[in-house]
Amino acid sequence: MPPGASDSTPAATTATALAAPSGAATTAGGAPEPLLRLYGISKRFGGVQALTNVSLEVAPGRVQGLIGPNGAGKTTLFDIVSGITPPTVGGVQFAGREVSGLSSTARARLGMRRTFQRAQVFSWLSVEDNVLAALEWHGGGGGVLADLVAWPGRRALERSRREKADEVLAWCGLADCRRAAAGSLPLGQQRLVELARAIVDEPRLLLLDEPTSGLDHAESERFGDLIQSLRGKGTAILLVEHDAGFVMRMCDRITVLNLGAVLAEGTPAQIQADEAVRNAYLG
Ligand SMILES: Nc1ncnc2c1ncn2[C@@H]1O[C@H](COP(=O)(O)OP(=O)(O)OP(=O)(O)O)[C@@H](O)[C@H]1O
Repeated sequence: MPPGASDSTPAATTATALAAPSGAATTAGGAPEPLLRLYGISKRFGGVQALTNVSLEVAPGRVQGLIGPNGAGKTTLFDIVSGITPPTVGGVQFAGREVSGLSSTARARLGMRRTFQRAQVFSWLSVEDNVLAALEWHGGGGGVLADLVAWPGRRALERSRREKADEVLAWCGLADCRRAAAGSLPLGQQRLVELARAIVDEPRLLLLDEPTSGLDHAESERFGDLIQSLRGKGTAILLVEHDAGFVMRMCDRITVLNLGAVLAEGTPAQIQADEAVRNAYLG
């Protein structure tokens, strides 16, 4: 279904919204240094050219939209950023280092997190355990013996995990359903559980793949508020979304993909005014 263009004022075009977050490294021109840089990415699946020479950057405290018609290559690009699939040509830099050869897990440890088009939660686990599981890989070391002796350090680690989980559950409005099995919740709350899992470790970069898909207006607005709060904390966000109005409100800049190539890049106002984008996508 073709998305409708928004007539709302793009939040990102205001001077306040475009100010660099405090403490962020900036370029000589005052713009924040990019945290994520994709350069010259092409991807071929057999006879299908999914992406051709795509480059984009996302800075800390910025929301970069990635939009385009079905099949434009958005999910493929997400898969390349998160290390699920390698590019045929080109590469990914994160926090100033080349990460093209790193696994998804290694990239996650550097501070990348991702949500999926179809919300992915551990459906049989409680909401709280879903979030705690996302912190599990920090581990305590020492195995069963250490658990039995319950070293003070281990107790402190466990306490800090629970505090972080409590904080993020409250922040995402999930405190009241923390004991419910995640899979028993409506889709809107499952998406919040997925978000809570993704942000509990305070990632530097968040990749959101169609976060409002299947949500009603109030749920989308609430999700949007959370995105803006994360942005305010300095998180870099790459947002794939079919709801054009939502994208225009959320993003500082937008990259438009069409047939695997960059059709346009600019502020929401520039993208809305771009004739080629209107013809190919916004209608
Ligand atoms: N594993 C694969 N094998 C073969 N072709 C693929 C594979 N993954 C994606 N493609 C093709 O690559 C192109 C880009 O697909 P992709 O899913 O990245 O687009 P998209 O913009 O995310 O689409 P949508 O908005 O529908 O999710 C499409 O032509 C798709 O059929």
